[in-house]
Amino acid sequence: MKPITLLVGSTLGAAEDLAEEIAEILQANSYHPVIHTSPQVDHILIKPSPLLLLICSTHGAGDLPENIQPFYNDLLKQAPDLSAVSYLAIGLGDTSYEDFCQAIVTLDLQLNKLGAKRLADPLKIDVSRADPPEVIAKTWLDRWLAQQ
Ligand SMILES: Cc1cc2nc3c(=O)[nH]c(=O)nc-3n(C[C@H](O)[C@H](O)[C@H](O)COP(=O)(O)O)c2cc1C
Repeated sequence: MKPITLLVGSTLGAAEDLAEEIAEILQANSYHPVIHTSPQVDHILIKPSPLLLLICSTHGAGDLPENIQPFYNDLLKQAPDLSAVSYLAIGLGDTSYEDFCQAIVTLDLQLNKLGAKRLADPLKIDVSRADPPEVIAKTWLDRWLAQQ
């Protein structure tokens, strides 16, 4: 089983629910997912570096959910070397807001800046669409899994 760390940013629970659905898909594909709903920089600095999957909604006006803000603040403050980290990123947002999925953009940029390797373009899910987030995420993840 390949280890994968899921870091979740969520205010109302949708991103958390999505993380659980995704964990099931990963398990069925020989991954061992661990979900963190109070993400910390230490979760991504363990050795050997696990694959990382960020799942984060956007709140306020393009803001990070409160539960993942300390993680982001610590990335800025500590500026750890993340060159051993590879990651995927999924954002949840709503296109009726001006800053659609800004939180995952913010996190993606910072991880990349610290040397982490982006394995695919971040998926931005519009929750105002008819398709449920887990269906959109599964299609995207299946495509990535098929390339491994
Ligand atoms: C008060 C509030 C502010 C929001 N602001 C944004 C925003 O700036 N950009 C965006 O893309 N989505 C925004 N959303 C939509 C949420 O990201 C979306 O509803 C998401 O599914 C919530 O996920 P969560 O339950 O994990 O927090 C906002 C939602 C609320 C309730």
